[in-house]
Amino acid sequence: MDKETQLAELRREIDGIDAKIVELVDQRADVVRRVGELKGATGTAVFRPERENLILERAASLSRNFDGPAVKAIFREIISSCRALERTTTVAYLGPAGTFSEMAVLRQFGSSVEARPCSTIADVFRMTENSRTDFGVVPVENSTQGTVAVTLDLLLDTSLTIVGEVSIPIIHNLLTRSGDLSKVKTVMAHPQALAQCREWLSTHLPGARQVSCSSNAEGARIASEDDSVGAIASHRAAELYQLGIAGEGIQDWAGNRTRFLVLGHHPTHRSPEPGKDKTTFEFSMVNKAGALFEGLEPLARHGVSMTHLESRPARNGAWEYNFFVDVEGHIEDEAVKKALTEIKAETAVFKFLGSYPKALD
Ligand SMILES: O=C(O)C(=O)C[C@]1(C(=O)O)C=C[C@@H](O)C=C1
Repeated sequence: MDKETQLAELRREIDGIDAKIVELVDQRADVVRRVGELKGATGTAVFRPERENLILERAASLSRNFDGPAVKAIFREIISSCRALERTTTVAYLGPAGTFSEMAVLRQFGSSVEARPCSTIADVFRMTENSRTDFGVVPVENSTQGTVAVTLDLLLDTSLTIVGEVSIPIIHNLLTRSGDLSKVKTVMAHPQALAQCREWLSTHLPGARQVSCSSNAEGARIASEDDSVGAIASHRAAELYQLGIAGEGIQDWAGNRTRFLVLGHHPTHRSPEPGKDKTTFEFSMVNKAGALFEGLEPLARHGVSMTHLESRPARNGAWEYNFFVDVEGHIEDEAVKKALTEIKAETAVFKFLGSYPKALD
């Protein structure tokens, strides 16, 4: 058999397999529709992040040819399309399109969602609190820049609960319309992105003017109209604004990541497997020696591990602080429930912010 005939035969085989994949995805969709009808009858939430994470991890562990992220990306889209058959999911995020917040939305929900860009983090909270969207996605922490203070402050007063978290690598690229670095006279980006790429810019574009703008996506939009403007932005922005990548992965720290919270109206169920959930709460105490230690003591007594502690000034002028705490486990776990009940009893202000599945890789 000559090479051409062999190629044609293999392609026929691929066509046959593709037809089977579509048939299987369709069968899956039929079952999900029935799940949707059941949920409609019982009034339960359509989006079940703990179930979705379990499916993604299981699928990733089964593949012979592909690594975890590749399999998860495929299944995320299958689940997203199936979920959309049950109900259209609406999500508010910090826009415009092309920001890392939009990437976080796609990472959590897949692309079969109605993603609504907002101009501030406060607007994301407001839009979701007013039930104009089912969910809101907000940045909470960057591995090099630290906490997003406005998000923590807004969590204090919100009626929403944390239903999930997403952690995405922040990969900055130098984007231009021509793809040619030598034409760039001005670099535009959000001030944080300019700061995160300082070394690369001083080596590769030492003479270029650096101009701050409201978001990296806005810089990309401007670059799409002018060859002399380069923008620092994501691959997604390059795609949206049809820009060439003149420098890839230009951030000074390779491990730069941002963590986003997914906010919703209904609490998330406990994950079917242990070790997959975390819980976030906030408390404040009167300002006296040992108060923080005393406040957190029930965690140690009940064997609950604390994974993160963050403080924010209470803004009452009394040098008091609000503490934001992440612990391992779900509020339905006996140890977590007992520890939090005791902390609540002993603290001046206490707010449970949510139990939710940990971010997947
Ligand atoms: O298992 C469910 O509850 C479903 O609705 C099905 C499904 C899926 O496609 O597998 C879809 C949406 C949920 O977020 C979780 C899983």
